[in-house]
Amino acid sequence: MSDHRLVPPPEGARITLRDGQLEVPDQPIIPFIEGDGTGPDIWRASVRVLDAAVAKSYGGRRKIHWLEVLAGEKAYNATGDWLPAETVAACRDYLVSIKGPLTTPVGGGIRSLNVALRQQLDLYTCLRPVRWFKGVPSPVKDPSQIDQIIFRENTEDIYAGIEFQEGTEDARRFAALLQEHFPERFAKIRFPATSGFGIKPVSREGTERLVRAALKYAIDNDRSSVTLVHKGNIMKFTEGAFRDWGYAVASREFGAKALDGGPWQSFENPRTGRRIVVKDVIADAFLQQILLRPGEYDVVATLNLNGDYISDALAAEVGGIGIAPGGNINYVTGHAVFEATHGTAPKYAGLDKVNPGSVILSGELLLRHLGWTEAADAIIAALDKVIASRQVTYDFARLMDGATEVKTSEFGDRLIAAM
Ligand SMILES: NC(=O)C1=CN([C@@H]2O[C@H](COP(=O)(O)OP(=O)(O)OC[C@H]3O[C@@H](n4cnc5c(N)ncnc54)[C@H](OP(=O)(O)O)[C@@H]3O)[C@@H](O)[C@H]2O)C=CC1
Ligand SMILES: O=C(O)CCC(=O)C(=O)O
Ligand SMILES: [Mg+2]
Repeated sequence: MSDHRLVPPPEGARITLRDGQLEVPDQPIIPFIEGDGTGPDIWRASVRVLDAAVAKSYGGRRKIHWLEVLAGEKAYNATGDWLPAETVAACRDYLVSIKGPLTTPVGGGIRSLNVALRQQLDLYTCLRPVRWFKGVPSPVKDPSQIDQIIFRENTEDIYAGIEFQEGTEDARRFAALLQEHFPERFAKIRFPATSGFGIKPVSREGTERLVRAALKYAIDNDRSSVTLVHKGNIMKFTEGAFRDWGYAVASREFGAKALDGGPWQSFENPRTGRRIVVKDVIADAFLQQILLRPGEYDVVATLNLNGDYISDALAAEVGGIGIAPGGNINYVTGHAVFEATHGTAPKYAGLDKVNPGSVILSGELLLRHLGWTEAADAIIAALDKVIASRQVTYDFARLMDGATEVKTSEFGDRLIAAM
């Protein structure tokens, strides 16, 4: 174990928040976490693309000064901690950061570092836009309809990590507490002596801030609808409440009025005059409809677990999670950690093989979040060109006729050349 101290880059300045607005210096310091598994391969390619987009767009006036912070295996090997306090502190102090994927073992071991970071920084929105790039094969009939923006609640739900493992004294005490105080509910547990338990907290505050962010996004980006996706018929007081609180925010804060007697609502976008429909759908029906009629959905606001499933399902319709970006954002404090939707894909680690598109597009979201629109646009334009040229990583190459498979690093080279 070696001592690891954060050494800030010699140049660059902090991004700050003033009156609710980000103040971004021309040379900001941005922390990054390389990530486990394929993370290092992907980051090496991505950082070159992001730097090139900034350099080409601003001719040297703007530049990101990257600050490596550790998490996951690299942190554990260097410090004995999976998520060192100084890493969380750096993401907090520098406001905006980016990360690669981190491993979470199944069934036991450490809890998710990704979830911990979101909870510790209170990054209540997981923003995951899903869009189709021309030429990418898709299982849906008309993939041009895939242009959805997922707002996934990121701090509550079953991801709070309140669980009681079967066979433990904790599980026994929890069952006893239920039996004593809530005997009718306890009686519904089919095998109480051999059950594990999980708790699903969903709050009014947590729902309101997430749905508010989705509605504001729809206004700012002139989108046509916001759909609340839930399983409120079964989980009435968590997912059902999410739906009810969501509609209530829309009517109370945005002036939405019931459509045809409700529960759907609509209101006029104060910026454009276009109507924004606020609607809801039960999660299982939503998952079949995004395959059959994806064009009916635009901005989607949903709970944590639904959002996790929906992100990967929608990504599969535009070529897979290799190209699905994301950002974990607190719109009030300004804290944001951008990251891919996918995980560490460990079987490909070190092979320079996987698609870096998801982290590159997460960087593109980061640049847009900073207001560096020209650099963000340069990345999208380059991706359009390179994907159209069919020089793509294995995941796209196996789906596309006449494609040439390139390595992670080569895909980065192609993007830079296309800018
Ligand atoms: N935010 C985070 O840091 C996340 C971390 N994780 C963690 O990652 C670990 C592995 O999870 P797992 O369920 O295997 O999911 P992964 O997302 O890591 O991988 C699943 C499959 O998705 C495809 N894939 C993933 N990344 C890429 C890429 N960059 N380019 C092309 N294809 C890709 C591969 O498909 P194929 O096999 O078809 O080639 C891969 O086998 C777990 O510990 C999990 O907890 C998971 C999700 C998010
Ligand atoms: O934290 C993890 O390991 C998985 C998280 C995840 O799948 C996601 O955020 O999409
Ligand atoms: Mg996921």
